[in-house]
Amino acid sequence: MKVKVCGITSVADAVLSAEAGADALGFIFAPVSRRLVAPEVTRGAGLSVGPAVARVGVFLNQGLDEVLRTAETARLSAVQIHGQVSSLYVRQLAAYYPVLRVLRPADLAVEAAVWRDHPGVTLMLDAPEPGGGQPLDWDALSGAFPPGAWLAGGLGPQNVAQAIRVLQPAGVDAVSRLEAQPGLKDPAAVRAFVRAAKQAHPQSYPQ
Ligand SMILES: O=C(O)c1ccccc1NCC(=O)[C@H](O)[C@H](O)COP(=O)(O)O
Repeated sequence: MKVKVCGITSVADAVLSAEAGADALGFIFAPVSRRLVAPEVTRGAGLSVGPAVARVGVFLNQGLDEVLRTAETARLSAVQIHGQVSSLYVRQLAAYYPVLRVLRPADLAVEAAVWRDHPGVTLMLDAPEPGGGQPLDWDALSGAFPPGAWLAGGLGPQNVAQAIRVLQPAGVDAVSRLEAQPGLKDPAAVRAFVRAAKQAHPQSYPQ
């Protein structure tokens, strides 16, 4: 089970999350976000946690040039793409970086088939409002959840094990429920989230 802690805005929160056992850190470059971070801070955070921890840049309806330039400056290892973008755009990005392509449940029927077996593109299912802390209806999604996809949307220490049991995602991602305030991590929540997700590996829940 891979675990991504999103909305990192400081070197201190990057180190905290890496020490808690996160596999990936999310850095949000969407200007609408209350967790917006500068590429230079991201770069410093990446140097502080070392190469074993993935640095994922999060983008929402931003141009290809902007994403690639930011990824270079911030020294990202992957990009996460929200919003209404074409499949060509995603394919072009995937030539440079591993892509987490974020879908809403309503997109699933069409988009999951487009990206099935596409190298370099991993799907992530999230709530319609990214970073909004709203859980999806996991039971309604079971059966349609794409193998190998990641899950986000209102996950936290209290509910991540149940989400993993129902949908068996390859990875989980969270932000709202891990914060003391937007852009500032709650250390206890981060540690409890990573621990709960790692202990809840689907293999420990035979169906
Ligand atoms: O979190 C944001 O502010 C945000 C803004 C614009 C685009 C994406 C954003 N977050 C992306 C994430 O990866 C979040 O971790 C994901 O949506 C889950 O958020 P939450 O439901 O709050 O755990």
